[in-house]
Amino acid sequence: MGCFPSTLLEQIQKGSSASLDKADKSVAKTKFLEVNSVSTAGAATTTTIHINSVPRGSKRGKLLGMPFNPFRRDIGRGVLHHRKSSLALTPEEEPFDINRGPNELKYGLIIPNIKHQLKLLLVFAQLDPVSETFTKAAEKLGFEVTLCHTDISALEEYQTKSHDLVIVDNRITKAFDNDLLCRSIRNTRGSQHTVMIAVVKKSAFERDDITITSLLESGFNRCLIETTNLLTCVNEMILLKHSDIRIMAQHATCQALYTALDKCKDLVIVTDDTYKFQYMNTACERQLGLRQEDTLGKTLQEQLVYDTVQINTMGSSLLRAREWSGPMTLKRKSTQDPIVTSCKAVPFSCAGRMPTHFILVFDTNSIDPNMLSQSRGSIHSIRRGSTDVRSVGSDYLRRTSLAKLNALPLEAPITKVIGLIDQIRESLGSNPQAIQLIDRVEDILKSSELYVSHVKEDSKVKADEPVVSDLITALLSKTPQPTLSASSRRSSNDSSVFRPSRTGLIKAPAAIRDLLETSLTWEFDIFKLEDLSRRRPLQHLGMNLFNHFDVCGSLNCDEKTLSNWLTVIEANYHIENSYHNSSHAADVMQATAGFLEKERMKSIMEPLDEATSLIAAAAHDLDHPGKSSAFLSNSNNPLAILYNDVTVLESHHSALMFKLTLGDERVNIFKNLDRDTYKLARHNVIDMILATEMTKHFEHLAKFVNVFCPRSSIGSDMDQPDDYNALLSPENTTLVKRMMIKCADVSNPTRPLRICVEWARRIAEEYFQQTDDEKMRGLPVVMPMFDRATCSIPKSQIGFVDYIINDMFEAWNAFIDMPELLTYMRQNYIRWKEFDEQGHTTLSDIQKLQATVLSPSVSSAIKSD
Ligand SMILES: Nc1ncnc2c1ncn2[C@@H]1O[C@@H]2COP(=O)(O)O[C@H]2[C@H]1O
Repeated sequence: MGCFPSTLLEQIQKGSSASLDKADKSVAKTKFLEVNSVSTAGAATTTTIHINSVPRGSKRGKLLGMPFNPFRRDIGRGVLHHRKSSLALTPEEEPFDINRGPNELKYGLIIPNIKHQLKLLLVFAQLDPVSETFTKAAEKLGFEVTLCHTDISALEEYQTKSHDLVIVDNRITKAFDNDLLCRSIRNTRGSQHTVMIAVVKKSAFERDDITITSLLESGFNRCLIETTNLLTCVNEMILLKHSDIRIMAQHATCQALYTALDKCKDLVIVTDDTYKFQYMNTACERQLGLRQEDTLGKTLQEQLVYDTVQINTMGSSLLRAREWSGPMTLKRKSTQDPIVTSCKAVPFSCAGRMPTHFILVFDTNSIDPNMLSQSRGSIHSIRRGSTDVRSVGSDYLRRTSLAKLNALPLEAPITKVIGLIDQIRESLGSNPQAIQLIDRVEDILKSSELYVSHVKEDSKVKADEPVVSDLITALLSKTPQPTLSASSRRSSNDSSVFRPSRTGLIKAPAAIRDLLETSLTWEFDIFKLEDLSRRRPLQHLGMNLFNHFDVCGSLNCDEKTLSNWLTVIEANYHIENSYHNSSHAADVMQATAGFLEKERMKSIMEPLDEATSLIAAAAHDLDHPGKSSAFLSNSNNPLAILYNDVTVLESHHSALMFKLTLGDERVNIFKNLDRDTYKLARHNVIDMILATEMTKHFEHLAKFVNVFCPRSSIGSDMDQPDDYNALLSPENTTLVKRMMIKCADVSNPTRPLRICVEWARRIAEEYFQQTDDEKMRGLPVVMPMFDRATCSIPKSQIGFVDYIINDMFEAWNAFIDMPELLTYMRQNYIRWKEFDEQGHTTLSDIQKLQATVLSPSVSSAIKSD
């Protein structure tokens, strides 16, 4: 038997219940308390109570008889003012304060209500000193005591009052059947919240007989050794109050919370930290067709969540003890139907800093009402009230196709859009016209070719201007016309071999240097450079621009390698092409550089972006055969075979550029980049080159306009977003880069007139050449109107501006602020109309104009052609 502190002993011996109440607290607060043994406690849990000696003021040892729990979780801001130490970093590290009542808590702590008068049922067959001691001790502690002498009366009492504590005398085994009484009480509803104690003789412990074990198996929580010592008995009851009874009360409170969870509409799941189910509420069982019993111990991934990527995303926050919220796609057990919902996930820690549990709450308001179990599948057909076989059939088809779409493990934006459209359809009621329109919208949206543009059937241009129709259809159409003819293709590799210059970097002649002073102006005369450089403009202009943008620095590469690279790239353009030659590459590079100089671009682009944009521009038409992709497909060209008729030319330009660059260390401008930077550079270059494919023109334009000119409709004055920087995610920056190279690629109608006219002449010449070849080889003629004998070049230019250039440059100007682009474009447009009206339509008409009214520098370029 240990010793109690004298103050407490004195108070107990005085026998006042008021002072005992104080004594209770006093015990709880005792510091330096060394109670080595209260030997009456049973063997089932602790027979000895050690209350360690701890220094004054320490948090440890405040709880008499309670297991010390340094990680007790008092969640929530409301408890912060209870925190005792600034060293305790989280509420979890605070010890539990026994004096803190529920009223002091704002929220978060599950605290049992043990302040009310505890009800004690004493079952003693006869009155003796032991039963008297227990009765006295209970009264002193303020318990409400009921004393019974028979098992029947005890059970009746218990079933009426549901006592918190039942103490049964087990010393006289023949008096009544303790085992039966205990089992009967345990069979009573709610008895799990009752603590049951058996009082046994001291010899029961000493003999190590089976009495103790069988009592515990009957449902007793503990066995206590008989005692007539009031102090010992009081102490035992205090211990019971603050340990077992508190835990029972906590369970009862938890039960209330479980009930609350089961009544709530949202789906609630608790898992352990490996996502194994621990609990799910009724709403969850109902909506997802799962049963708690089936899920316990299984993982979220196995049972519930479609996409492990979503779990990983959530887990990266939870494992860092951070809350997470985001969309989550769940699956219904029976149908495997996906249910998209918004999820809030909270990490919970029972011990330590690391989460031990995850709490997931799924907001039912975020679930498509059609997917909620009570409303599934019926509203639409009931509302329409139609028994028409076709409508039922199409409804069924729509639903099954939607179900298929929904059944995809990944959610695409289109899945959401179609889900929303279905909701709109539901809300339309019986408005057949509106339903027809919405059906049409859904059908269009289900097409995978949303951005592929066709010349409108009702468009006047098609009828009035066949040349425009030809041009636009050829540029935007993906499907080449089939043909059986074969073709031969000139090998481009002849010119790909790099022959290093012995003299190193060649200094450009003064005239070229002077001209390159203007290399960043929009009026730069590319044809003069073509002339001065003996048709090697890319080498000179390229080096000038690379230096201006410090591409050497960005790629960590020497000037010689850059120069070599330009040499090889330029050599792989076909000098015989009238349009797609290295002058066009240099022109696109020059336009790109002009765009990069603008403030908006400077604020967006990293040095590596600038370098890769210039590289992409220089190489974007590498080894262009002077024929379109459709021509290559129609003629079974090896490139078309290699690339399956898809993005044939652009794929080739990009692939060849990397082949040439990586194939020779002397030209490998990427050789000093680390793996990740190279990967990024390569991605940038490929993405930009592929963006120049005209069949994707409207896709790129629409995506750009959607983000950067959101309130505008194409063709109207562009509204600018208030804050461009907020829009600049990596994805949106990619849209800008694509738009930049696209605009540079077809910027020729926005250049000063004489330059614009020369490019128009060159592209017309190349088109004519293709038509000639197609006719000669018996291939389908891709653009029959581009016949040198009959074609109206001004009309083709007017159509090109109307359909391709105008909207794109309006959007681009709204973004980059280069009004000169629109000024030149509009002036040129008027001049083309004039030329058309004046009858200057054919190639030779245009050449005559160039020789007379247009600049002499252009005329000299024509002569050397
Ligand atoms: N002035 C123009 N008139 C007609 N078509 C053009 C003009 N400029 C460029 N193009 C076309 O636009 C296409 C853009 O991609 P490509 O350089 O592959 O091929 C280009 C030509 O086919």
